[in-house]
Amino acid sequence: MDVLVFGAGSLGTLVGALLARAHDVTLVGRDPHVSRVREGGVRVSGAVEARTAPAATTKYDGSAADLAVVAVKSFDTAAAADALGAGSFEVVCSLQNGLAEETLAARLDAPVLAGTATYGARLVEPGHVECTGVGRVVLGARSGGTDPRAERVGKAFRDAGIETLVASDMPRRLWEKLAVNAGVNAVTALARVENGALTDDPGRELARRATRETARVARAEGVSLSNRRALSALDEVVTATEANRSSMLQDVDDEKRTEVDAINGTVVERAERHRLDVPTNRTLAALLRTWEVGRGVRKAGGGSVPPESTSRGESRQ
Ligand SMILES: NC(=O)c1ccc[n+]([C@@H]2O[C@H](COP(=O)([O-])OP(=O)(O)OC[C@H]3O[C@@H](n4cnc5c(N)ncnc54)[C@H](O)[C@@H]3O)[C@@H](O)[C@H]2O)c1
Ligand SMILES: CC(C)(CO)[C@@H](O)C(=O)[O-]
Repeated sequence: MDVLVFGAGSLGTLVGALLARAHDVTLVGRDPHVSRVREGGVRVSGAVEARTAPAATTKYDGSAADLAVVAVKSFDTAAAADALGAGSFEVVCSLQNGLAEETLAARLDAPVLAGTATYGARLVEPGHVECTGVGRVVLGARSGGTDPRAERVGKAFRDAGIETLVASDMPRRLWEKLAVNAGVNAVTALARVENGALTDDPGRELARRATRETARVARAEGVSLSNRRALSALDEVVTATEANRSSMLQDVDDEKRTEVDAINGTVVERAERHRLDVPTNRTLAALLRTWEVGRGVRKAGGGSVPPESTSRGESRQ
């Protein structure tokens, strides 16, 4: 397969480098990472060891590919979709947190699959990504059911040695993941604690409220996700990742913009459509957005501040 990976940061570089074991892969990312990949390929270390040499570019030129994998942070999804609009793909698949596939589908002609990834990835330095945990990619039709394109993409991932499940219940899986992230990410980021702090009150109860609210909104959206199922997923993730610093806490530590809009912000927005009140998610989203504006990584109106003008003057690699 010809695969384009749009968003060669931590996850995109890991997935792209692993896919390059079996396919022709092009990474779309930013310098200095892209230049380093062009010079010496990608080194994967940690839970998976590999060295591969995908092509890499900072500017997608509209070349066609069989598959485009989208792995930008959620606030860059619309821009990624606009760039991908120049190309033609048999299928596009998001591996992002949140409900990014809806943004992609609204902007692209190509069919879009939903996907989630529980692999852990960290860009250590340009050209070098660490796999911090072998997880699983789950992908499938974004409205549920079967889709031969999902089977083909699943096989392509498995052929490259990536643990992959093709699922027919992606809406429930996406909302269940959103319900867990709504409970874990903002609470740990605001309280500056590892996920394990949510095994006890008051963190536990706060996280459970955000998760319960999300499950209620999912049901209003027609997705079958009981409170019980969502809360048990929350408990499982908190226990399995006790020592982890959530992705949102890491963004806060690094003074980077977070994915709060795609997580608690999405819950609030969808709740409004159904005239539901989600006070915990509303408060968590407002607090995180206040932090982002205060740290200068978010404009007061909502947009991203260009990386070069953030307080640390770093690119968002
Ligand atoms: N890192 C993980 O372990 C992990 C695991 C599961 C899910 N995710 C999800 O995957 C998504 C990506 O996360 P990440 O940690 O890899 O983020 P990241 O910030 O490391 O990577 C995103 C990359 O996209 C690049 N990018 C954005 N717009 C671009 C553009 N127009 N052109 C070229 N490059 C562009 C950025 O420079 C950055 O390097 C998020 O939604 C995250 O929640 C991450
Ligand atoms: C599962 C999770 C909450 C574990 O930290 C992860 O999705 C994260 O950090 O975003």
